[in-house]
Amino acid sequence: MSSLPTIATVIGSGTMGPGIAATLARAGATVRLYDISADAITRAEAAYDMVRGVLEAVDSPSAPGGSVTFGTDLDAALADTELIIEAVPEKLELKRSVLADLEARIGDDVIIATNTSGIPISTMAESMTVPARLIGMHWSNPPHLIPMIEVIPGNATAPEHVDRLIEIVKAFNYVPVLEKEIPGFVENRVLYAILRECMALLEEGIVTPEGLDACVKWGIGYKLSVVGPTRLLDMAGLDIYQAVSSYLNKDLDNSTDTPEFIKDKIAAGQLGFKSNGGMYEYGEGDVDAKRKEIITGLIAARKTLASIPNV
Ligand SMILES: NC(=O)c1ccc[n+]([C@@H]2O[C@H](COP(=O)([O-])OP(=O)(O)OC[C@H]3O[C@@H](n4cnc5c(N)ncnc54)[C@H](O)[C@@H]3O)[C@@H](O)[C@H]2O)c1
Ligand SMILES: Cc1ncc(CO)c(C(=O)O)c1O
Repeated sequence: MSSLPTIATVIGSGTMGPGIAATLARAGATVRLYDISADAITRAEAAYDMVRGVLEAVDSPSAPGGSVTFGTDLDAALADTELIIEAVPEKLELKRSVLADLEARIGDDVIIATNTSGIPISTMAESMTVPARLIGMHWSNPPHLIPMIEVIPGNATAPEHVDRLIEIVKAFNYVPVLEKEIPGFVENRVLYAILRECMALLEEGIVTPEGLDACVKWGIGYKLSVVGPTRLLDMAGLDIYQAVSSYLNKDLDNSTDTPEFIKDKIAAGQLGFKSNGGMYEYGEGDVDAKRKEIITGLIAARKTLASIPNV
């Protein structure tokens, strides 16, 4: 018997919503994908078709009968739902407003899981009628391929909802990681520590962007995809870690703001794929080609990693 919710609702059908909905549906859930914008829903229907194609390449559905419907009628999206996943833009006041609107339309037993990238759950819950129902459920992009979800209770989250969400994540064959609340949560704190050092190395001209990507991808990226950082210390030797950290830690970048060269790029409208230029420049068709290469690579890596021992 699957412990997946029979009915789940995803609020926000942008970058993350369609992949989240598809992942739940592939495990047999009836998913309603809601957005305030009809245009966003139209885009989401196209995104969902693409995501389904990607998931077909990864593995077969883990349970029959799942489905995703799309709409801008909130009451219809919430009818009889057991789990709401909030995926609206990363703005605290907007999330608070959406939470209030949801709470006015649902029973006290319905869990709301927020996909926030790092806003403290306790902060978001402060304004809620039933703060016990809110829990962090941080998916990574692309959500239909990265099979790890951070589960972050706030200080008011009901323990039974923590247990239930972990059960749900396992029911669609993802890896739940239970964490204490900290700004940015675990994954983004590690990622942003890495990105801070990477940006400093670029800013100082120590390495080119291509060299940096090759170094991280084929060095620590490759190794950490198989051996986690804690196991890596045993592999390398804690004595080596002490010897190197004793002089290196003090020399690492400790900037507290976004690098100026990044701010300059943003000011010039260079945002990355979404503007055909950012850290790299992209000609006609290059972004679509690069996106396809990334998805193909993630599928191949996921299949390989799923086939080897969890060391
Ligand atoms: N993009 C990522 O890589 C990523 C990864 C993990 C987590 N997140 C987090 O997930 C959340 C969503 O991020 P995203 O990248 O999908 O955002 P997005 O901007 O791509 O999509 C947000 C969607 O929410 C809709 N929306 C706005 N106001 C709404 C409202 N009041 N009610 C319903 N829908 C509304 C918008 O129309 C849009 O379609 C954010 O908290 C973000 O930090 C993003
Ligand atoms: C740069 C960056 N920032 C935030 C997130 C998710 O919260 C991601 C991601 O890939 O999921 C990211 O790459």
